[in-house]
Amino acid sequence: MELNEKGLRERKWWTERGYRLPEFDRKAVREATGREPVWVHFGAGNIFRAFPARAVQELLDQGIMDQGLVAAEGYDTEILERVNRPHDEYSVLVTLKADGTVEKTVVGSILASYGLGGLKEIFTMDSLQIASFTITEKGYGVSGAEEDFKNGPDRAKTYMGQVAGLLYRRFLAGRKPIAMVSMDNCSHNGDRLLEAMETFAGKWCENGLADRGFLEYVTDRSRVAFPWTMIDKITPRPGQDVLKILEEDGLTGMEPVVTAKNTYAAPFVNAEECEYLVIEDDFPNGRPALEKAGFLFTDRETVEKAEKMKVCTCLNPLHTALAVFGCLLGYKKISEEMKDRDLVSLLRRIGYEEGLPAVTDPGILDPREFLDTVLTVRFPNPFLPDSPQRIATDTSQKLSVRFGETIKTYMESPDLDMDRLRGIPLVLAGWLRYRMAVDDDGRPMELSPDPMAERLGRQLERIQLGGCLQMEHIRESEHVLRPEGVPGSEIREALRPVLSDAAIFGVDLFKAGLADRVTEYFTEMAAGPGMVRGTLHALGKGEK
Ligand SMILES: NC(=O)c1ccc[n+]([C@@H]2O[C@H](COP(=O)([O-])OP(=O)(O)OC[C@H]3O[C@@H](n4cnc5c(N)ncnc54)[C@H](O)[C@@H]3O)[C@@H](O)[C@H]2O)c1
Ligand SMILES: O=P(O)(O)OC[C@@H](O)[C@@H](O)[C@H](O)[C@H](O)CO
Repeated sequence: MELNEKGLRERKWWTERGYRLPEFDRKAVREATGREPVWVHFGAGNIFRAFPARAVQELLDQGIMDQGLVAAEGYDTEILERVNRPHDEYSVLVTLKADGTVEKTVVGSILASYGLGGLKEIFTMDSLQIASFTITEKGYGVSGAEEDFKNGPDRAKTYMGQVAGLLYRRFLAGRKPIAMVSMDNCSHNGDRLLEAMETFAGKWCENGLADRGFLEYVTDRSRVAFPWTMIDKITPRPGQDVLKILEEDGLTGMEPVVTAKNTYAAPFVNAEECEYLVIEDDFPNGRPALEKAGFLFTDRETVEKAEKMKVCTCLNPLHTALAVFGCLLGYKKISEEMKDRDLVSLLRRIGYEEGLPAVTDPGILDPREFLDTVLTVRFPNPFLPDSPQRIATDTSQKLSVRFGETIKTYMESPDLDMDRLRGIPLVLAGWLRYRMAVDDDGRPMELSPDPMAERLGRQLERIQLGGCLQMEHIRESEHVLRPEGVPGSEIREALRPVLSDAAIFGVDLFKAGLADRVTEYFTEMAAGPGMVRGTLHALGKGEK
């Protein structure tokens, strides 16, 4: 059986095998979506299919919404060519519950997909209420946009430049209102998107390439809002065991692809059951009744607290700890790491002892309960094919949010003692050790992609496993220095360009008073094979 319009005409085949099917009239919804589109989503990746698309399907099924989703892909259009189009925009969501049961849902709420150039008309339409984004943390960057600033809205080439160009069309069409909703794991994600739009609008107005009122429009919250959000649902890359379930049902053509841009995509997505979407309720052109699909609408302050709780404390920092140490220790699955006492002890330390005291209770979700569930139900879920390698992707972009915010809180609060921090500096040191691309057995290790890879490679090239600082004169004689042979200060100086980079850590670690501790842990873990495990174990026993 194939997943497409034709295959889905045989509803009985699917229902007999336990699939939930769309209940709405897809033809009518496609027409309505073409006529009066309401919601365009940028970033046709896994989380989009697993969460917003499924939620919209629920509302279409209940007749609460009449229009579905338009998917936009401006970074990796191979996803559309190889996954969306061959399956008429359908995908299968496989929910992997912690009790081992599986729920299979055919999601048909995406009705069309376009590259960014295909959205020009849609952005002028009165009906458009939401443009949402899951384009990863690095998607919001404006560096390298100098040409766009000179060329103007119609000829922009960067991702954010093209989005700003679409917004300019909406402005020219009558300053129409819209909510631009970032759903990425960045702190104050709405502001990241606003800053990018403001930069383009400012430059274009300044260079006489856009009408003067454009900047005013972009920054007028009653016209263009950038609500903050907190999104949570662990959605790993498509897994082989899940593919097997679908193939055993008799489905064909479901194999995952890895695109040239390294996106892991498939006509199916696999995700956990647990999900939260907390959104600031700021939608100048109105919005669907998404609360009926469980979205939590609230004020900005509450979103900020919920996001700090999840992204900066109770989930994502722990994920990054499992990512760097999991790769170093040779793990391929997050749930396996949760059987490792040293790792669980590190997570408990970062979560309960170091993170929680810096968190403000958002009220709508209890931080301690949330953390308990992450550690006892969600991460250990053996059915979820999540890997440290997925989470290690782009770590340089994540550390400032996942750890920097907590460090800042410690710096600012008279009640919090920076000297108590052990687990957080160990993860930062672990990441530097990870960047050496050698695992804890001393074997070369492939690193996950990272936009700063090249620069970090250059900055860290003088340090090699064995704890040795590869000084010019030693390199020649091929001598290996034992760690005790290298003064800590030399290692620290070699690490200085990275440790002091607030763009990576959110703060200059020297100013935060953590540079020495990170150096100490790093030096120990780089002293030779087995030392990552040794250092972790010592921390777990309270010897660090
Ligand atoms: N997967 C999860 O568990 C999860 C949960 C909550 C939030 N998120 C957020 O969603 C983001 C995407 O996750 P996913 O699982 O869909 O990943 P994915 O790899 O399946 O998809 C990534 C999407 O981002 C786009 N993208 C990548 N780099 C880009 C760039 N430089 N500019 C513009 N677009 C770019 C890709 O084309 C693709 O559409 C994450 O980075 C995170 O911020 C993910
Ligand atoms: O999606 P990223 O790359 O920002 O981060 C990797 C994971 O930590 C993340 O996807 C979590 O699974 C997610 O944030 C859970 O809600």
